Amino acid sequence: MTVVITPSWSNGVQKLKVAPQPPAPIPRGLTPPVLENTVHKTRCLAQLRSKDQDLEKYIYLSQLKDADHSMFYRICLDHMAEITPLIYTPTVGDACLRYSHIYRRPEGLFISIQDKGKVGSILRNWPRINDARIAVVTDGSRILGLGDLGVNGMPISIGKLSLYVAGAGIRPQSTVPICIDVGTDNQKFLDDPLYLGLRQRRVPQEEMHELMEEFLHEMSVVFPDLLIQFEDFSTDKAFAFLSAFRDKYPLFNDDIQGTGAVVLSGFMNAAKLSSAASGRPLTDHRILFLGAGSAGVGVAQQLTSYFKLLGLSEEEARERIYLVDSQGLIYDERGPMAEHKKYFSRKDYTGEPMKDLVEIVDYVKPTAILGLSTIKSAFNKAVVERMAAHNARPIIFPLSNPVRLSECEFSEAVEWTNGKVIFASGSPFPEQEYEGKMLYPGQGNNMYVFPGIGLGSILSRASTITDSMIEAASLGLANSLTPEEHADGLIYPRISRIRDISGQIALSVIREAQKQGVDRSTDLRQLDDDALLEHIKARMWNPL
Ligand SMILES: NC(=O)C1=CN([C@@H]2O[C@H](COP(=O)(O)OP(=O)(O)OC[C@H]3O[C@@H](n4cnc5c(N)ncnc54)[C@H](O)[C@@H]3O)[C@@H](O)[C@H]2O)C=CC1
Ligand SMILES: CC(=O)C(=O)O
Ligand SMILES: [Mg+2]
Repeated sequence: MTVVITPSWSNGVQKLKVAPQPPAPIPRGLTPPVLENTVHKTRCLAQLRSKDQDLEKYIYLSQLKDADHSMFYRICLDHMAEITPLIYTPTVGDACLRYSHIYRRPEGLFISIQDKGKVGSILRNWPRINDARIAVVTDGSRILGLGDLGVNGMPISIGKLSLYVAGAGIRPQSTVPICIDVGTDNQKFLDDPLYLGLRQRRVPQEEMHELMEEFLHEMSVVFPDLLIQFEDFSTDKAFAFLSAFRDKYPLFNDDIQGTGAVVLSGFMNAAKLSSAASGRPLTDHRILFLGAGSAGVGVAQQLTSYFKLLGLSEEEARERIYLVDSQGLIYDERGPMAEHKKYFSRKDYTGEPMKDLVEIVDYVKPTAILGLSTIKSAFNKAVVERMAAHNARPIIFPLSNPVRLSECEFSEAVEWTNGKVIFASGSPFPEQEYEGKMLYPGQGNNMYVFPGIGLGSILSRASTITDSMIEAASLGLANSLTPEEHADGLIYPRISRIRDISGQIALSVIREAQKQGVDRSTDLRQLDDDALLEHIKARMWNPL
């Protein structure tokens, strides 16, 4: 089924025309005589691969999605490892930076602060209201590690939703990319004549909060079956909006909760490999975070579950986690700090501020160092070598996106640890051969879990997304590796199996929703696991 959105312009007002669904068959003579699907796929791939620049490939794929979305998703599914970096991180970062220049056509909903008081009427302009099941909403205030990109953040919502379709079989017409425009503090964009957003600085937090209250209320009225994913809100807003609204509406924050789930999962598998090499008990791991924003603190919160699942108390779990921000090690005596950092602030350190990462590594002696700092090369040779000195197999996760902000590259980590590193990064790196053996980097990216969390929440019609549903997604992912993937030393499954993985995660999420009594599709409770998995797979949309 192809949905064609044709923009037309009249009196400066942009209208969307929606073609009938499904479209009428194309009359004979209006396509070439031989346009066979398999051959056409080869043609599309050749056209894609002929382009030198990844941004050009992004634009090509975006046009293909518009012209023939079934072909676009067929290519995504059949070539997941090749296509994901083009429609998602790292290339989507460039697409966001350049969005106002490469913009071709409307692909989502834009809600601006000027719509305050009439948000409901804007939402009703969406052409596929009854189909809508999942929205990814950003305000562009912290896109990947690239900072405030204002309305140029829209491609991140679009990219995440493409992965919902490819990765979990959510129907394309059920997805709603949304960008909220409350201005931008990015002076370069404000000065750019082509910038597509409001030409004003961001409104105060209070005004934004009022807009969000109205927006979420109206969303629940206009789209009663919709799940919302908050994406790339700057840290203060990410925490504030999640805690203000999570009990009222079915929503989750991908950067806090999705990232937490995916890293917990990878860490569980990494800790086993590391402990097997060192003989250290699984409970004795110590984790050092560089970066204490929404992602760093979200992951740290989720990683307390790693220790609690092993039987440690909350206090014992907290003691094993250390946070570092731009001021160095976070500890009580350092002075006032943002609310979200307080829980992990150390009480057992009282000296001078400790800022040097090598010094901090020598003080903490972590078994794992995780980067969510946006600081390129922060895990330099000295840091990585100290990690290797303290550990038989150090766990090193440079998780910042896109690639150019990664705290460390896989090739560097392999070289500086003599091939001993257990590695996962936010954006993909190529595999490395070391002393005749192939070593594979993991991709610790929330893309592994949000499609399955979404699918499970949609199918169970969860009224709210609980912490235990997120944890269930994480455990579902950790347990989804095949024996062959374990034998290759992987800590995440291969991305080419994303549909299977999403099915497993959805099953875990639905079961947990049922346990918590937040499922509204209560008929699914009657199904045993095999029947439920079959039900989930049968609901997945497939391209032709
Ligand atoms: N792998 C994944 O799935 C995900 C990765 N991320 C990445 O995590 C990064 C951070 O995201 P947020 O937490 O939302 O951003 P943020 O801007 O709120 O947090 C950045 C943190 O890094 C710290 N920092 C900055 N400069 C530093 C320095 N020189 N030394 C030590 N710490 C420093 C800041 O103090 C802050 O605590 C981004 O690059 C984002 O792309 C975010 C979500 C998911
Ligand atoms: C992956 C992701 O959500 C981020 O970097 O923000
Ligand atoms: Mg994000």
